[in-house]
Amino acid sequence: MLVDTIVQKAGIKPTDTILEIGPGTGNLTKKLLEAGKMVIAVELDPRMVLELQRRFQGTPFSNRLKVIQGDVLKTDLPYFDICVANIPYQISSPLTFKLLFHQPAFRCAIIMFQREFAMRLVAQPGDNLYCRLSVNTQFYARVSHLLKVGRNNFRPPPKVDSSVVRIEPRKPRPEVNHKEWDGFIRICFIRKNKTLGSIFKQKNVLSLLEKNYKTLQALQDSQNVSLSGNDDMEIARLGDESMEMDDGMDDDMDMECDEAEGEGEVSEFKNKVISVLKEGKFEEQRASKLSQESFLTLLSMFNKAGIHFS
Ligand SMILES: C[S@@+](CC[C@H](N)C(=O)[O-])C[C@H]1O[C@@H](n2cnc3c(N)ncnc32)[C@H](O)[C@@H]1O
Repeated sequence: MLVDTIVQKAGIKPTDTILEIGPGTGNLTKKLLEAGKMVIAVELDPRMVLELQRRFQGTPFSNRLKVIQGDVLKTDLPYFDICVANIPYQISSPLTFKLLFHQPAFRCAIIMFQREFAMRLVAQPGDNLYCRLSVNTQFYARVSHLLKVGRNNFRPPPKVDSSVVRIEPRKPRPEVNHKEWDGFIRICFIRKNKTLGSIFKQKNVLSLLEKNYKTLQALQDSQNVSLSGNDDMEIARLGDESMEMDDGMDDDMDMECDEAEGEGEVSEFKNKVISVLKEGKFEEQRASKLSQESFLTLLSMFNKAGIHFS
């Protein structure tokens, strides 16, 4: 029943190649093959791989099934049109971002997630679960909640409910420097219910931004390097790990909240930051209620003022 719904919701076309992640013993694989599709199945467990191969060997389907044994996170994925996945929930976030950055972009992915993760993916400004994960995912893809799957659909029932979500990568992909965007969103969501004014007055935030500002200024002064070519520069980001491995659910990060007060250059830089926020009327706004367009506007205003996040 669930398998049929997934096949139906995927909007599969006759010539589509399907990437199936975590096929297990192949119940969905069988449906897809019966429907005439090319299926590439990526499965971690060698016993499941053997079982899959045995199940379809010598059948008319075998030439349309390619099984790759390995960890989907570490596998170079081949071309596919549609992805279907029922995966262990601990890889939800890295898999989502791996798919979002996959090239060439596929048409859509139908994935079962833990309910709360799914609701974060689709949360809108003002929703309780709206977080960095929502903003980042929706920036790169259209995301919709397709159906709820209660824990009692499984034997034995797991501890959590699930949901099936549809992810359609935006085409073309937004032309924003990803590290810059992620660094900026990270700061805005340090405390998603605090005003941006108070977040951007924090000492640690200001000193990080000022460090970037000075690095970029020095490079521009001495080498006349354009900002777009700064990929190799050693500039700082908050919590400098890759977003691909980070679920973006860590709103209200535990950070020092001291406001910067000092004299001289720090307060001069602070004024620069605050004047950008004031000019865009962002000082009293909160990340928890800001739309993607507003985030983009603010980022572009900061960049115009020479303030960068990556
Ligand atoms: C929740 S089971 C789903 C099985 C099957 N799709 C079903 O619906 O009955 C998850 C499957 O993903 C596989 N798996 C777990 N981690 C994986 C990874 N990193 N890469 C590829 N497959 C993985 C497991 O071996 C298992 O077969």
